[in-house]
Amino acid sequence: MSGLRQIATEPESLDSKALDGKMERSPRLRHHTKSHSERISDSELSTETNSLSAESNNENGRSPVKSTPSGLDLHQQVKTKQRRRGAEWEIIDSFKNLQGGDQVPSTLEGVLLKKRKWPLKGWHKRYFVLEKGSLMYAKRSADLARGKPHGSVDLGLSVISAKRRRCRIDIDAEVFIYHIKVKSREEFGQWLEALKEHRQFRQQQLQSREAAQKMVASPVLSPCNRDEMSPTGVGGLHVSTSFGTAESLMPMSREGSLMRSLKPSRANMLLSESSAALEQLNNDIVSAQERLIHLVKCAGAWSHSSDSQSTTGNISPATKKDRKKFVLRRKKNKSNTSTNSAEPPASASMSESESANINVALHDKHSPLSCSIPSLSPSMNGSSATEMLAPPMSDCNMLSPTDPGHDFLNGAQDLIGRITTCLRTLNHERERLKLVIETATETSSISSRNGATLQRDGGVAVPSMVASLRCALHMAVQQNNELRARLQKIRSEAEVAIEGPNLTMSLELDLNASARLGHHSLSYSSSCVSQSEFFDAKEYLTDVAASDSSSDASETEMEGENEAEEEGSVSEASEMGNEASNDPESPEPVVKCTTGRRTKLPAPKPSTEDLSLWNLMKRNIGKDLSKVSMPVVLNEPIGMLQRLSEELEYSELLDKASETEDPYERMVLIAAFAVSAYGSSHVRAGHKPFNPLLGETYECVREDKGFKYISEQVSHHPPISACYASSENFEFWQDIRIKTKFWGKSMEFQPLGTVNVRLPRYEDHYRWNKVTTCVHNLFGGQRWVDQYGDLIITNNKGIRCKLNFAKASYWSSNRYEVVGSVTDPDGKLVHHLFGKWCEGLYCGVAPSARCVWRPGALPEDHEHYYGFSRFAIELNDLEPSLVDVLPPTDSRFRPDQRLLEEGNVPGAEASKLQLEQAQRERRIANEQRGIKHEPRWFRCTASNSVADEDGEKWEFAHTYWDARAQSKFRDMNLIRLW
Ligand SMILES: CC(C)CCC[C@@H](C)[C@H]1CC[C@H]2[C@@H]3CC=C4C[C@@H](O)CC[C@]4(C)[C@H]3CC[C@]12C
Repeated sequence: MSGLRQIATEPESLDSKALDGKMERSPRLRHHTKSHSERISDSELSTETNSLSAESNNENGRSPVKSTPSGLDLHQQVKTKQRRRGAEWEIIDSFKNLQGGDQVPSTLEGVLLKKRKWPLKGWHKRYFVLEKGSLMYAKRSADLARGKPHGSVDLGLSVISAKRRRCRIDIDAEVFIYHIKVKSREEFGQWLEALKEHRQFRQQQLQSREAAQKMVASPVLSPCNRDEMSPTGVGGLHVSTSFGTAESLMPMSREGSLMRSLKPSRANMLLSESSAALEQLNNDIVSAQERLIHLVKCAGAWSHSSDSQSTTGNISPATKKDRKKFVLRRKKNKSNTSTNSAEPPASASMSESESANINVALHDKHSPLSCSIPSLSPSMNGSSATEMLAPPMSDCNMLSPTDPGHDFLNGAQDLIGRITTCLRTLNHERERLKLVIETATETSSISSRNGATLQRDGGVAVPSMVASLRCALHMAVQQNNELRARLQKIRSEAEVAIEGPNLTMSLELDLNASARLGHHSLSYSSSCVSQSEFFDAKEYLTDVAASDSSSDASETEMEGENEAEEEGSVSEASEMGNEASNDPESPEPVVKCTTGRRTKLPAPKPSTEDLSLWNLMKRNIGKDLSKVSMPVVLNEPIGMLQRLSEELEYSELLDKASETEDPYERMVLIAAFAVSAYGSSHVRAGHKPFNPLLGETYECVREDKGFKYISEQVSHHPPISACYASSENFEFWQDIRIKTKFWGKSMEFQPLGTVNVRLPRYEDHYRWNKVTTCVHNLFGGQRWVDQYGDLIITNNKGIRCKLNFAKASYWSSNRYEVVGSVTDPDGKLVHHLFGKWCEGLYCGVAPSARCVWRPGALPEDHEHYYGFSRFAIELNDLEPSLVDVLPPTDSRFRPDQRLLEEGNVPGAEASKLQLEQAQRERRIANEQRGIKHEPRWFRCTASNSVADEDGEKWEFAHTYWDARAQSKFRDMNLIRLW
């Protein structure tokens, strides 16, 4: 590790602790991580020229080439400089031994410089107060005194890094990353020390709370309390089972959080109750076991004495028969413990070894006992246990208190009691676990079942919630009716034509406000129909009323969809019909496949639970992540070239634009298309695409959508992907290079390059930039994606569209929001646009806002399949007809991706390393021979200045499809990548 002073770890007790713990138990992954970190340590450092996907490209670090062509010397120098720069950042350690942090550290306050949030340019003075583990700031100290901070950070959950030389401190607090500068060296030291102290204090606080929470098996805590205990909802206190629903991970947002967090929390509550009960059960079983051993001894004695009795003929034949029965039964049931079937099974001599056996079975957590709880037969009850273990009653009746059998009988009865209790507990737990499973599934299940879900769920913890939801909906229905009536009146009086959904904005907002709690979570997972939908509320609410508040969300969704079609919005589900059927009648959603391609990936995503990403990443703050090889489990089974083709998922918008007369309308559709590129990232924060190898290509021919797409990895350092797509109606091309910044808890991806769309029919040429993507909560359970910045679309007619992607914030509900405007060449506003990049884009203002685009529904089990949409599922499908048509460089032939797709992680890992190594060797060989790699299908034009990162343009050479048509790939001596 060159130079970076390693004094840091992630808040140990929080996010990463569990992962680390698991690492210890997973030698395979430990091995992987080790080899990865070794590779990391070889890698180059750079703070500036980061690129997308942290893949291994440590060629330079390993290159045996000593004398490089002179052109590379400068490059080398720059690298060295960058290396030094990267090395200056120190990460503030979290204290492994959190002792002595319980004393409240003294408060520190003063003026510091804070970098502006967005764009990250310029510094301003702010007044900071560091108190009880949190850092607050405001413009003036008076604001803080009045309890009105502008921002505040929980230091216990943040990653702090510092650069002494520049008196800089960065605090990555999940949603926000604060960049702070201290005026003088002395003050810097003071602040840094204080920050460390406060962080330790806060972490200690969180840790003891966590411990307390574990101890007090949670029934005491209401689900809501639990969530509130963690102000940021992360760091091990908040456990959410829903994948990718970023809202549930947006801790401070109160909007709908109650409803969303309820189920997972309830599941947690049930689970911890269950584990307490199981603990008790274990104790019971242990004592029952002791009892059993005792009993066995008694039985031995008893059997001896009864044998002697029988020899004296004092026992009836019936009793003998019964006793035999008992012995046989025991033999049958405890055959594994009985050594000699001729012997009475329960002899005193078995106790040592057998009790050891029983012990093992009871204490081994993998024993069938602990595993079989859910499958425990409900029919198995106390009486069957009685039958198995107790002597027949006829025997008991005959025993006198002095009989050795008396002891046995007492013991047996006691044992029966104990076992019955255990069974009861087990049955109870089984029910509870069933509930947990239901709760968990319901959280992510499609909304068509939601009415029922709520009802069932309401049985234990949610009735008041359901009642209040019903109440809210009822009120909304009433309000709607009133407003509708008023609107009707106004309409008939004024005869004003009102376009689009005939509701006022205020109603929409009312509706949203009142129904937000329930409605959002009701319909979320199946269709992204959500609070920002502007579908006709009449139908929706009438439906709700008609079904007596137990709304059928699938109908809601259909309403929404029809409406969208009427309104001219484009969505995959509505237009392609490629998703689960919304027919509430059909029990199983029907998967319609209009493309003939596969509808499912071969295997679900592997678990990343054992992976300590933090261990891997902590040494890389400030490094160029393109040089860091990441374990393959962090990948989704497609490459960046394929991921980029997903930007054409909603190409219908371009088709529509090419048929639209009005140039401003066209711009609106182009804007929707630009926003739609981000639609899928919402549920895809967990994995990154594979970094394409230099020379790798990917084509995507979609006859159904009428376009063909081709892309190539044209540069490796920095990684640049170029792509081109064409259809009857449009041309689309872009070259993209992604700068990556790693802040400690989050990673920022800043794509450079321009997206181009040409509509030949109108001679329109549109260009736009990309906004920044940020993956938050990298090391916590669930990562979530934010996208922010301005996306500006211009065209050759002087029409402009500016779209602002809002940065998520704790305090406002603007997360994922996009707001924009279309202006004419004079800068006059023509259209207003608004919506959410993960939910849809609307044009206009209320009451006539219309939906221009919304994402299609995701497959039902998308959480287990990398969050892939149907479009994404199809990308890596190697149809037999394509095998002989595609060039060998096509991503579909890439073995590591294929292996990952099939769920073979070790195979994928090995293959990935091999491919990367081969690439390294190719590069070294090329360097030695002075050969520069020339992309095959794209050419570089207009590179005026290397400093101007956007100076390079990659243009499609228009030779690919001809070569393909003439089956020329085989003779072309294309680069062998695998
Ligand atoms: C550590 C790990 C798992 C991080 C995962 C990062 C993933 C989610 C990041 C890495 C690069 C990102 C991509 C970078 C560029 C673009 C192009 C843009 O037009 C749409 C979004 C898109 C496609 C981003 C989606 C999210 C993305 C794929």
